[in-house]
Amino acid sequence: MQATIYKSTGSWYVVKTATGETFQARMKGIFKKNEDITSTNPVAVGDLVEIEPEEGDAANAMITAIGDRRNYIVRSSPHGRNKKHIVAANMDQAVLICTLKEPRTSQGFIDRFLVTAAAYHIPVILIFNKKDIYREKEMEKYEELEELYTGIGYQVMLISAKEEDGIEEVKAVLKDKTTLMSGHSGVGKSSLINDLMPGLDLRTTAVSGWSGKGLHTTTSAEMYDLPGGGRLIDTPGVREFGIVDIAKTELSHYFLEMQPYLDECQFNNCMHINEPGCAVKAAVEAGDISIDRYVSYATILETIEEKEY
Ligand SMILES: Nc1nc2c(ncn2[C@@H]2O[C@H](COP(=O)(O)OP(=O)(O)OP(=O)(O)O)[C@@H](O)[C@H]2O)c(=O)[nH]1
Ligand SMILES: [Zn+2]
Repeated sequence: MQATIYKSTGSWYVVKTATGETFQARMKGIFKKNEDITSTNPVAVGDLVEIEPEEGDAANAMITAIGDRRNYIVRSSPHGRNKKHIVAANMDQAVLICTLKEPRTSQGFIDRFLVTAAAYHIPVILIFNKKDIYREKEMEKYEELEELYTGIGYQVMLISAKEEDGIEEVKAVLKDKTTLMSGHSGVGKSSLINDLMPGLDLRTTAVSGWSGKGLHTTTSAEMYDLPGGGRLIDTPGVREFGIVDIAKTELSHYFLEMQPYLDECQFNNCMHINEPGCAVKAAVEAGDISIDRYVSYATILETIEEKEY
């Protein structure tokens, strides 16, 4: 029967069928890995799998096949520079929780996330949390960022998880979708999840009872069914997703507001830095592309190593 991976702890997985049956599952034998990626984990949260319940053990099952992925997101693996760890698969959208205070999310961090998501064709909603502690300075910054990112085409929201302000709007955005949630430590992901799923008490459920060694599983992603329909993938401990498999000349495609200018550059392999006749730079100078976004672009560009083909 078919099931979805809800949690991965390495060698064991929690899977759920369409009818809501949950199993602890393990992989049968060695699977051929997905061919387009060299990953350290063959299956990730969100993957669709085929399972066979084990005879005489109602709670256990074997994973016998893995379905094709619609999309996936990776982080670089601690086990080697060129190895990737799949964080989650088959998402409809991602939310990035940001804060303008305690702690302050940098625009560079936001832009790196947006590039990664765009490269994987995942729409992003930016949720700014901790509205209750914003003063004039932070509100001005929020309005500036809201205008910038909505202008590019992203949805932007302002909430307070603590005061449960804006939670209904968040629920509406998440309804019936599979959403990856990310953000720096301390921005209030757990608080928001607890608002969305009262009674879950995230901290206690993060400790896995059955494996007996669940205390250190907080770095693995986990999926939750939302009461109003839809699913949420929490990615605790994943600070940043890898900008992988992006060529330098491709990066500007993932700065969505640069797209209309790309065909107008004099050189078709223009990297929009020093080239003459660059339409992107002209748009920055004309104020049509934000200078901050351009700085993010140039900064990320420097971190991309040119691959040898
Ligand atoms: N003032 C204010 N504080 C908040 C809000 N949301 C969360 N916090 C506080 O921010 C701190 C971090 O919140 P968490 O929900 O644990 O944040 P997290 O993103 O899950 O952090 P990690 O577990 O480290 O990944 C806690 O002290 C919360 O009480 C908010 O809307 N307003
Ligand atoms: Zn150019």
